[in-house]
Amino acid sequence: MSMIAAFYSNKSILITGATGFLGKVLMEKLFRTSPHLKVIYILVRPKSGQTLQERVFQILNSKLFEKVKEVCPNVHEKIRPISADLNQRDFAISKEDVQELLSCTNIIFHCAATVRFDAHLREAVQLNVTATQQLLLMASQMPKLEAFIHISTAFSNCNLSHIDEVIYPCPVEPRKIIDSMEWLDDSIIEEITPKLIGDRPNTYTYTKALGEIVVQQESGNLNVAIVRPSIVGATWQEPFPGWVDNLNGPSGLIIATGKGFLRSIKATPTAVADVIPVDTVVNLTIAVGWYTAVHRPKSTLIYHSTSGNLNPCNWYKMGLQVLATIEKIPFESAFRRPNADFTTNNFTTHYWNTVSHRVPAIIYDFYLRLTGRKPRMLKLMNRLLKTISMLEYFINHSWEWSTNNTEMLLSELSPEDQRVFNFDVRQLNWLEYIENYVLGVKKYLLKEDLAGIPKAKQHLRRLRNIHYLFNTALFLIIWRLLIARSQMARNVWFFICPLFKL
Ligand SMILES: CCCCCCCCCCCCCCCCCCCCCCCCCCCC(=O)SCCNC(=O)CCNC(=O)[C@H](O)C(C)(C)COP(=O)(O)OP(=O)(O)OC[C@H]1O[C@@H](n2cnc3c(N)ncnc32)[C@H](O)[C@@H]1OP(=O)(O)O
Ligand SMILES: NC(=O)C1=CN([C@@H]2O[C@H](COP(=O)(O)OP(=O)(O)OC[C@H]3O[C@@H](n4cnc5c(N)ncnc54)[C@H](OP(=O)(O)O)[C@@H]3O)[C@@H](O)[C@H]2O)C=CC1
Repeated sequence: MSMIAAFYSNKSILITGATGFLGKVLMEKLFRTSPHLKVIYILVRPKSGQTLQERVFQILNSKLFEKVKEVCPNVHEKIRPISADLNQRDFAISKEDVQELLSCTNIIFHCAATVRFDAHLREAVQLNVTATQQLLLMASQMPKLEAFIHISTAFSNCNLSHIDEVIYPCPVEPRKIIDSMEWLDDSIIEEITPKLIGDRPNTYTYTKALGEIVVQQESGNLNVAIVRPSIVGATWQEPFPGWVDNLNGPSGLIIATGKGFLRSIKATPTAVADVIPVDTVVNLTIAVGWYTAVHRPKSTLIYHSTSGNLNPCNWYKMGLQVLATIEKIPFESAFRRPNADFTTNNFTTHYWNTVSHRVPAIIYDFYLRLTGRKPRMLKLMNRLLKTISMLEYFINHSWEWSTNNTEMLLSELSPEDQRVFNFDVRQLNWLEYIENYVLGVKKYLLKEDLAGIPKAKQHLRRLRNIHYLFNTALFLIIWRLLIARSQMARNVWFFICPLFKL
């Protein structure tokens, strides 16, 4: 029997961000391995016109939760959605719900955050700093609380090349930043944001770093730990390989590549592609909750959930495997034949963005106009290029994260717990993982049936023929224009014509 699974039996657990990518997998794993847990409280806000109940129903009836329903048939009775908005003071939670949370909660997993790189600093501070401070205040009023696990990011200190499992100071105290958000107007905040974030690339990484300092400063006597995942990718093994449900990180770019939109991306091919499967992060997080509650470390421990120093893969290998898998398992209705390459300097990046991205989009929009349809390709391409410009920082730098605490924790686990809550990335086979990732993007993000592969391949053959025809026509048009203007070209033309019987 797993000691960790037994630990969570009869526990009341609070998860923030349970409707997100990481949160869903965390909830699924807890229910599947500890079906006798008492309750999981999840803070949920109404979204996209869905009520709390509709959102929970959608999650419990999703593919991800298929196995849970076998081992925990009454899962819908054990999940307790609580209406909350982290943007609001006190999260806009009702007094009754607050009372229940304060009196019953044993473990908190704080996953909620804004992960947008271009979030306005006010929004990012509210969600990634102030909300963390408020949750810690709530936690300090929970008599039964055994552990508070905060999910940060391995990139919170991405301005450093070597990052240890420690909390680094920020130039400005979080409390001062929180207070200034109360009275500064948006335009002033926008003006000072570059100075505040300094050599960090965006407000996301900056406010995640501030959130860690808030945890350190405001945890009081709480039993707290911090988990720092790197680039969270699709599931490696459980509940099944390849599951992913959003476009963040590599997923969106894999779609853009597979659909033939993305033809080049500025990257350092030899840079470490520090991707970590979401189920690996979740297994570590659950083990951290157990270890923090049972062993009660004297200080706040930081755990890096990264792959680069234990089982490194680089962007070249990842890109090649993405392309090879797409070749075998193409996506449907591609805009162009998938084919992509890395650029390594700004000039070639701008050149290929014009030649391979914007010009084809303009030509396609011209075709849409000719056929009476609304042009949309250039707008889509520009949005994709903006997204890529924000992700490029992370694929043109390499970092080294120490994982002493994570390796210590692994050694503390029994063999059974190491099996059930496996976070040993050394066992990860990258080629197999990336292939399952691309397959998962096709099945779970694009909702494409594998039965459609022959048709998708036929579509790609058609695109290839159109591509050849277009290039041949372009060559002939240019050549004819040359001939009309150049004696040399005419001589060459008349010399080769008989050779090829043109
Ligand atoms: C022989 C030579 C061979 C050479 C080798 C082969 C070369 C192959 C090259 C091709 C390889 C293929 C790809 C391989 C993998 C590359 C992986 C790159 C990984 C990127 C690293 C991620 C870094 C994450 C680090 C930090 C991790 C965290 O801690 S936080 C969680 C992650 N957060 C994010 O990922 C960012 C979240 N997103 C945003 O902040 C916003 O989306 C944005 C600011 C980026 C854009 O916002 P905006 O409002 O403009 O648009 P939005 O509505 O959000 O989206 C616009 C459209 O773009 C789509 N979209 C969204 N995200 C992505 C994405 N990640 N990739 C692509 N597309 C994305 C979105 O759906 C929108 O589309 P429409 O809805 O159709 O308009
Ligand atoms: N994905 C990644 O690559 C990485 C993620 N992380 C960290 O992991 C954690 C989870 O990330 P991930 O699952 O990818 O992110 P998602 O964007 O998928 O999920 C974010 C969660 O936070 C919730 N949330 C956001 N704003 C509010 C709000 N105002 N009120 C209530 N809930 C809110 C969302 O709820 P809703 O569904 O209603 O929007 C969602 O449940 C974050 O802390 C992130 O920093 C760290 C490293 C890498």
